[in-house]
Amino acid sequence: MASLRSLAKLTNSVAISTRTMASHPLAGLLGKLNHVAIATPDLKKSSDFYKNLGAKVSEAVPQKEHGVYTVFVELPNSKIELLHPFGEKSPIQAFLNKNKDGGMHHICIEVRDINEAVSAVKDKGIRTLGEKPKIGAHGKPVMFLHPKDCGGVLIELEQE
Ligand SMILES: C[C@@H](C(=O)O)C(=O)SCCNC(=O)CCNC(=O)[C@H](O)C(C)(C)COP(=O)(O)OP(=O)(O)OC[C@H]1O[C@@H](n2cnc3c(N)ncnc32)[C@H](O)[C@@H]1OP(=O)(O)O
Ligand SMILES: [Co+2]
Repeated sequence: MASLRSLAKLTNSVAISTRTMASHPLAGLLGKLNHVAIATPDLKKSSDFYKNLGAKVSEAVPQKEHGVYTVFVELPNSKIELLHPFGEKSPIQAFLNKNKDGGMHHICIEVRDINEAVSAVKDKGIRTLGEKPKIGAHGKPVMFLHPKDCGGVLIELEQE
């Protein structure tokens, strides 16, 4: 009897989670992981590291609005963004001064609508870095959230 009841409970919870997944493709505000970014003091060395493992690796592209060069490494389910400073006032320079070998810099999560997402996170007391979204590496609007309000992780939101 007890096991029948737990089977019924399990079936019910599977039904609920299937319904939830079907009607809410986003986990709340958050959609797919777009990329994990790694800051590097040597873009060629980092690019070669992933090429050597057989990955498809893009050319370096200067992102003048963001003060970085980007290289994208394609993975089956996501991307790695390699970052290197561009120009005098790169936002990643202080990070590289502290982390001489480079390291994980931010994660980028897709959202359906950047303006809605920005106002929702602001309502929750999460600081954004900058007032307005900028156009990111994929030609879509992005906004960064302060790492001190996100459990020590710099989060980039990108419109899907
Ligand atoms: C092209 C585009 C795209 O993909 O489309 C991109 O990704 S552009 C990627 C580059 N763009 C960005 O990162 C834009 C947003 N970033 C920023 O505005 C900045 O980098 C900040 C996150 C505010 C950090 O600025 P800065 O390094 O000058 O400040 P700071 O050294 O005083 O750091 C303040 C505190 O935050 C911590 N902190 C700094 N960078 C961090 C990071 N990446 N992850 C986690 N914590 C971090 C520091 O350790 C410090 O903590 P303690 O006080 O405890 O020591
Ligand atoms: Co990024």
